[in-house]
Amino acid sequence: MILQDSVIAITGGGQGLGRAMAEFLASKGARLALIDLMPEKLEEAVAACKVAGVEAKAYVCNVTKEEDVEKTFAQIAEDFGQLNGLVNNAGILRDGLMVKAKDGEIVKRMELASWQAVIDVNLTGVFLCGREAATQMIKTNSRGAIINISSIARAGNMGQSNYSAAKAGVAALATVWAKELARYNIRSMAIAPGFIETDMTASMKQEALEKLCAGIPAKRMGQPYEIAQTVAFIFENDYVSGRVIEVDGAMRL
Ligand SMILES: NC(=O)C1=CN([C@@H]2O[C@H](COP(=O)(O)OP(=O)(O)OC[C@H]3O[C@@H](n4cnc5c(N)ncnc54)[C@H](O)[C@@H]3O)[C@@H](O)[C@H]2O)C=CC1
Ligand SMILES: CC(C)c1ccc(C(=O)O)c(O)c1O
Repeated sequence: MILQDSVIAITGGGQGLGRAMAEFLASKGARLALIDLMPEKLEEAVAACKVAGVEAKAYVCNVTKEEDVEKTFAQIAEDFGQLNGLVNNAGILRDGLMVKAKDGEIVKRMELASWQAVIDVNLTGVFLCGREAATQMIKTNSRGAIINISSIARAGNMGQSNYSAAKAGVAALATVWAKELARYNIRSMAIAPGFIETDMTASMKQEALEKLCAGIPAKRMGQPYEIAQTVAFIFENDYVSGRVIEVDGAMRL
């Protein structure tokens, strides 16, 4: 697929990895539909994409709400007349051990609300956006790809029952959709990043960061543009589908 003039939707496009992807795809001439909960962040991201001379539009939408997602993708198709790709990137963390025993007392450390919040955004949100993107791609006869952002945590990370389950789920969905959607010329892939340098890691103490990087064979965190490059590679290579690309500096949990 040629990115120049293609229309790509990115959830969680207002900041972090989503914004880095948006700016990188804009530099390759793609037209962007950025989806997020935060209107101000969205406007900043849209303005940054427009600097590259491409069309970009903001869509305030909660990816967990079916009606909201349906309206958003219908609007994107109406605004752009086509849809060639989706990056299912919006995600949240609510970490905690499942249970902890201390002084003879067993405490449930991960409450159902934390489990459900992460499943709602990181798994159900990916399903809803994937379904609506596919619907509009088929309706507008647009070939392209759907990319789910997973994580190395999909292998099972301590303190992340909710997050690991969701990230394993979205990796599996990429394979399901690759098989179901190939007949419509739609591919599907997942990317599993390791630790990537973001505002969150920038606020960590130097000592904690050094300890973290010491455990990564590459001895550094990944950069947001390295995930963005992988996104562009997937869109541009028409024979990659149904697999997970790990971008983690060789780190294993
Ligand atoms: N930063 C890292 O080291 C890694 C990140 N990831 C994944 O990459 C993705 C992006 O991560 P970051 O950029 O670090 O996160 P971030 O927290 O900086 O950005 C996430 C964006 O998603 C949006 N969002 C959250 N809930 C939403 C909802 N219900 N509806 C619409 N938008 C919503 C937020 O407003 C925010 O703009 C996530 O899926 C995350 O799990 C995976 C592995 C490592
Ligand atoms: C456990 C993995 C590498 C990880 C680390 C940090 C974040 C984040 O800040 O959002 C993640 O989403 C992760 O998957």
